[in-house]
Amino acid sequence: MELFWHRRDLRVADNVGLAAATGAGDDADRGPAAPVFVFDPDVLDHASDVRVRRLLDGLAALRDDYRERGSDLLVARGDPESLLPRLADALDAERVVWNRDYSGLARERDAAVRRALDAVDVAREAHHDAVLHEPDAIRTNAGDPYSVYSYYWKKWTDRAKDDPAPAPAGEDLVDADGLADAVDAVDWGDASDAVADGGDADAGRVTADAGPNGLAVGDLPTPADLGFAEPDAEIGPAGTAAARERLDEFLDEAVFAYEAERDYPAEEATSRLSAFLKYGEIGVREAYAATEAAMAEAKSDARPDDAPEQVEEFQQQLAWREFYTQVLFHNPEVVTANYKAYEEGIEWRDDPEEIAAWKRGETGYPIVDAGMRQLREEAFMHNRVRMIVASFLTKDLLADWRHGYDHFREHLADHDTANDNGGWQWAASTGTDAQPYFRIFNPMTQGERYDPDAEYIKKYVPELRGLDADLIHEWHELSPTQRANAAPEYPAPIVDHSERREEALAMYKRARGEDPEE
Ligand SMILES: Cc1cc2nc3c(=O)[nH]c(=O)nc-3n(C[C@H](O)[C@H](O)[C@H](O)COP(=O)(O)OP(=O)(O)OC[C@H]3O[C@@H](n4cnc5c(N)ncnc54)[C@H](O)[C@@H]3O)c2cc1C
Repeated sequence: MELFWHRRDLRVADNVGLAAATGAGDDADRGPAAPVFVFDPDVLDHASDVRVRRLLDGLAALRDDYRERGSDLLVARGDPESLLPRLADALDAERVVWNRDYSGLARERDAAVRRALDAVDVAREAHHDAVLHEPDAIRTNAGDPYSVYSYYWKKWTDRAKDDPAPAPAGEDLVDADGLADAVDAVDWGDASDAVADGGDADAGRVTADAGPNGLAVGDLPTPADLGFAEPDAEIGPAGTAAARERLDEFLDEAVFAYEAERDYPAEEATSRLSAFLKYGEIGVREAYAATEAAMAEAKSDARPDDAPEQVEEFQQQLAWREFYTQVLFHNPEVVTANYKAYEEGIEWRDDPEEIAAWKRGETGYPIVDAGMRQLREEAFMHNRVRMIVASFLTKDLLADWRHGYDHFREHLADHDTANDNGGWQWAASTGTDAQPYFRIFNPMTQGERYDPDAEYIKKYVPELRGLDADLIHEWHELSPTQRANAAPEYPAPIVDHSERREEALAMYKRARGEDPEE
C-alpha cells in the first residue's frame, strides 16, 4: 500500500508518480495506492477566487476519474507535514509518493514534508513529471542554466522524450471502502498540532461530514468553505477529458496554421491548454506525443510544405514553459525581484489612477482595454494581447511589472508562477532573454496589425461596436468632438504614447546609469 499526494498533477493518466506508486504498467511489486489532495493553508494564502474555483473543478473531475475506477479521492485541509504521516500510518502505507513542483514555496513545503516523514520512518519518493526535461537536465556546455531561450530550445528539441506514463487500473488503487476505513483509522493524537488553524480539532473542518482537518473521502469543499468567493469570470472546463478534447480539436486542424495565426486574437488559433497544463490535468508527455503524431501528418503530402514549421512552433511553446520553469527553479527570487539588475534601479512612475484604469480596461487604447476585459470576463487573455498590455503597463504607464503580475495572478485561471513571471519580466525588459528596453510596443499599431477588423476589440469593448475598424485604430488621433460623436462612453487615451515612449527610454537609460540626453 502506498499514499499518493496530488498537487498540481490532477490526473490519473500519464502521471509519473502515480504510475510508480500504483505499480501501473508492469511493476507488480508496488501498489495499490490511495490518492490524497491536501488544501494547504500556506498555498491558499497565495490563491485567488478564480484559481480556487478552477482548482475545485479540476479536483471534481479527478475524483470522478477515480470513482470510475472504483476508488475515490481523499481530501483534507491542513499542513501536509502534519497530515501525511498520520494518513500514511492509518493506511499502513509503505511510502508516500508525489511529483516535484519547482517554485521556491513548493520546495520549502516539500522539504518540510520530507523531514516529517523521515521523523516517523515513512519512506518517500518524489518524481519528475510536470515537464519533459527536468529543470536541471538542460544546461549550457559550461554547466550553467540557460538564460537564452533559443539555445535552450536547441538542446530541448534534440533530447529524447519519455513516453506517457501508464494509467492505473482499478486494482492498482485502494477502493472507496478502503479509503473510508483509512479515514476512520487516523490517529489524530494531540489534534492541536494536526489541524489547520490550530487549537480546535474541528478548525480544519471544511464540509459538514468531514473529520478533523476536513479529511473525507471525495467530499470537496466549496470556495466559501475555504474563504473564497465565486468569481465573476466564466471559467472554462476542467479535467483530463476536457483537456484531451481541446488538444484533439486543436491538433486536428489549427496546429497546421499555428505559426501563421497565433498572433491574431480574434482567431481561435491557439490550443487554450494553459490552465489544463497548469493544473496538470493533461500530462506533458501525452501532449507532446500527440504533437509528434501531428508532426508526422505535417510531413505527409496531405499538408502544405510549411506545415512542419507550424507544428514545431507549437512545440516551441511547450519548451518556453519548460524554459521558464528552469529559470524559476534556479532563481526562485525572481517571483518578486528583477532577474536582470539595472545599475541604478528603475524609477517606476507607479501612478495609482493610471494603474487602476489599466486594470478596469479603461485606458482609451482599444486593444489594451479589450485584453484587460477579456481577463476579467474569461480569466484568460490571448498571448499577443498579454504582451501588449504588459508593455503598456510598464512602458506607457511606467508602472512596476509587479503590479501587473499581481493582477494577472489574481485573475488568470492559468496563472503559473514561472510563465507569468517570465512573461512580465520579458515585457519589462528585466528578465532572462528579455525584450530590449528600447523596443517598445505601439499599442495602436499592434491593434491594427493583429486585430485589423477590430473583431477582438469589439467583442470585449461594447462601446466601440458600432464603429468602423479604421476609426477604432485611429482613436488616439481623433479630436474630443469626434470621439464624443463616435463613442461617447469610451474614454480618451489616458496617456500620449509618443511622450511616454520617450519617458520610458529615459527611465531605462537612467536605470542603466546612462545619460538620458545622449
Ligand atoms: C505577461 C504575460 C503573462 C503570462 N502569464 C502566463 C501564465 O500565468 N500562465 C501561462 O501558462 N502562460 C502565461 N503566459 C504565456 C502565454 O501567454 C500563455 O501560455 C498562452 O496565452 C496560453 O494560451 P494557449 O494555451 O492557447 O497557448 P498556446 O499558444 O496554445 O501554447 C501552448 C502552451 O504552451 C505554453 N506557452 C505558450 N506560450 C508561452 C510562453 N510565452 N511562456 C511560457 N509558456 C508558454 C502554455 O503552457 C500554453 O498552454 C504569459 C505571457 C505573458 C506575456
